[in-house]
Amino acid sequence: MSNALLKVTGLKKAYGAIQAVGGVSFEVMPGEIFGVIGPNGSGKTTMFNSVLGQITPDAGTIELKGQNITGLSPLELSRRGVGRTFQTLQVFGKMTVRDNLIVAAQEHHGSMWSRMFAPGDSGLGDKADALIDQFRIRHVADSLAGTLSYGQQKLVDIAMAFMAEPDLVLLDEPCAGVNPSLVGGISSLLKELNKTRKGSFVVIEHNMDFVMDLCHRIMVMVEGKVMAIGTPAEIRANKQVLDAYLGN
Ligand SMILES: Nc1ncnc2c1ncn2[C@@H]1O[C@H](COP(=O)(O)OP(=O)(O)OP(=O)(O)O)[C@@H](O)[C@H]1O
Repeated sequence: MSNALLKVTGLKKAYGAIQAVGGVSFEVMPGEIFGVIGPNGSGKTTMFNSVLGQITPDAGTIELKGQNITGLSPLELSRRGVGRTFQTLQVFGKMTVRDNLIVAAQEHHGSMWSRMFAPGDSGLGDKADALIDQFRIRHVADSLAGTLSYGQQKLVDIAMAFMAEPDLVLLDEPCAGVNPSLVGGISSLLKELNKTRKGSFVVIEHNMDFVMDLCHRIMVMVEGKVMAIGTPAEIRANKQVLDAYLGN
């Protein structure tokens, strides 16, 4: 049996005549940062959303620590330790940064009734403060999230995914729209979370410098299929990948 954290086998999803994902298989190992790259429309987001229970795949299985999780709802997946960030920000602009973090984790804490009678911050304040410090956003912790720069809101968005103490986080374009001066900061932060919280990540990203520097292994998708999986050095040297994608 494989000791993979995430194992995706034969995943397929079509939209009418478009085969968005056409039989994708890969494994993510515990503690691994796994990148997913490929041209626009190559099926990365569809693959992500299938793994995350947001859409139902036509075929294939998804296993987490050896257990079949295919078709589970996003909430059930988050309870099992799978978190995500989206291409677009999910922060509540009219709530403080700290409250955004607390609300992000509340869904994972018991039933509606136990949450209603729990303390105001459901005992999650300490956890939020630890992440606020780790993400170096203490100076804006009490500011309304909507007043922050886009890059800072992106940090809050990523921190929210970590409130549930996930084993695996899927990040959809964490650098999209972020000022280049902040990109290095996001990379260092993810490396730090990978070390200190033993977080495993799957990262979709178009910023090649970021992916090559951050990821242990990278999967290249082209037209819904896996073209290659390898270390950044292997991917950079792969002629087929250079011709289809990186060389452009
Ligand atoms: N809801 C949908 N309805 C119809 N077609 C869709 C839908 N979602 C995706 N597609 C199509 O499926 C294919 C794969 O799209 P997908 O968004 O997964 O690619 P991607 O690699 O994530 O692209 P990008 O890098 O631009 O985000 C594309 O041809 C897209 O137009």
